[in-house]
Amino acid sequence: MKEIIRKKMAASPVLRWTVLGLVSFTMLTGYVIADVMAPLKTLLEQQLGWDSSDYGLFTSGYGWLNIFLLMLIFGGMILDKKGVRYAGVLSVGLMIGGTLLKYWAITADLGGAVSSFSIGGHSLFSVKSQVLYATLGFAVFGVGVEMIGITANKAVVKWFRGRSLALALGINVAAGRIGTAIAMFGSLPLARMTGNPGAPLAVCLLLLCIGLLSFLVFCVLDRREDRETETLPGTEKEEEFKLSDIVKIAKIKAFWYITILCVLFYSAVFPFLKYATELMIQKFHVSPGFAGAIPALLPFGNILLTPLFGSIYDRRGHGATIMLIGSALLVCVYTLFAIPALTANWMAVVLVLVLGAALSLVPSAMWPSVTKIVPYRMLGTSYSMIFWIQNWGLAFVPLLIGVVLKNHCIAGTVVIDGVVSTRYDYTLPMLIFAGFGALSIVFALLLRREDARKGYGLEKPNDELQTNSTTKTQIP
Ligand SMILES: NCCCC[C@H](NC(=O)[C@@H](N)CC(=O)O)C(=O)O
Repeated sequence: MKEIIRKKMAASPVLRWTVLGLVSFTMLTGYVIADVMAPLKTLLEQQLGWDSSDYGLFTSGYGWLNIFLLMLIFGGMILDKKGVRYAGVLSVGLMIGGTLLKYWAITADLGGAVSSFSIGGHSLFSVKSQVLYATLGFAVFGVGVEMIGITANKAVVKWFRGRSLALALGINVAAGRIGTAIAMFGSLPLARMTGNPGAPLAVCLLLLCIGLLSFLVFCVLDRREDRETETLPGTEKEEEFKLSDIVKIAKIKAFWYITILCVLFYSAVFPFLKYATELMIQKFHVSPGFAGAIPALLPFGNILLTPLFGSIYDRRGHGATIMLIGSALLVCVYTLFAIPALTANWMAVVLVLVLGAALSLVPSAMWPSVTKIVPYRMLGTSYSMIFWIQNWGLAFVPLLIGVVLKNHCIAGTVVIDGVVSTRYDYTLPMLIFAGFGALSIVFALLLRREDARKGYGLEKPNDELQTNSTTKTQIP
């Protein structure tokens, strides 16, 4: 079966790359919406009367259902049980539903209504109804966008295994980064031009509908390919995903090493971005109008570098070593960020660019490496477990950094744009991020040792897998 799939797909490279384009475009449309409200914080406060805690609640909504109600894990199981087509359409449906609710909440006139929650007559908390509905919408969207992330991974693996897999997964990640860049640069100008904070969301909804169409075209191609494969002689029925497979995944040591490496690594990069603008202003004395542009360089570097490193992994191997180098770069970058005497603007730019290289190295090797550790039929659940644990880090590390800043890093006041603001010393937060990097190195080393013991082939070129299946995992 495995060989037949490979031969068929090898025969149609145009189809394979078309499939990658379709799935990646759908994911891109989701990733735009994930970040589209971030540049609008001030506008929401000015036009809708939100305050920072309203915005904080809204932003945190992204992870609620995924983390606390385990929706991400269920999403992964649905993906393994029902397949990429079903899971993909469901994901986009959830994204559209969630975004519609959010759009309605932001544009409807709710007359300043407040929703209160109480238990046994004791008031727990009150929140503006508009914020509550927008948050619920974002929570539903969060389930859909995380699910499309793992669905895209599995779809790409299905079509590309043994054929430039890491390059394809790298292009898929790059599509996500293009989505982030569009949101970062397009959202605020559009909202300002129209005078309506809901306008970027309306455009995104339209984009998402095109994303749905794109995914439906993928479904047609994927189904046709499945049917043709089924009719080939010697085709056996795929082994189905079982609930007990979760226990099997949990018993794989290398799976845990890669998961812990993932949460540590991503927790050291994405939460940093939430504070990076302020760091640029306060430590590197960049003007407030320009400060956001330096961290915004990060996704741009990734767009080129992630596919490039993926291609190196495909042709030359060294997957675990690539992750090790990416983790080591984190330590260098954050240690340099922590040094109080280094305050030159160019230094900040260089460090962000090196951070971008790290954020290209690790994902380019991490996502394809999972396919060498876990069998294909369990891949959706495995990715969802990794994403779930990663989401805990992404939700709570920014909080940790906020608490550390408030309690240990206040260093007087500073005047920014004529307003007296608290001055923070960012040394400790940067050392915390460097610590995450150091721990990532430990888990990358453990992963490399485990690979040497078990022979997963993480250091071998992915393209070799086409003819030389030395790993323990195979497409059923
Ligand atoms: N097919 C997508 C691969 C994952 C890309 C990865 N995204 C995540 O890990 C998300 N769970 C977290 C997020 O998007 O914030 C990435 O590198 O963006």
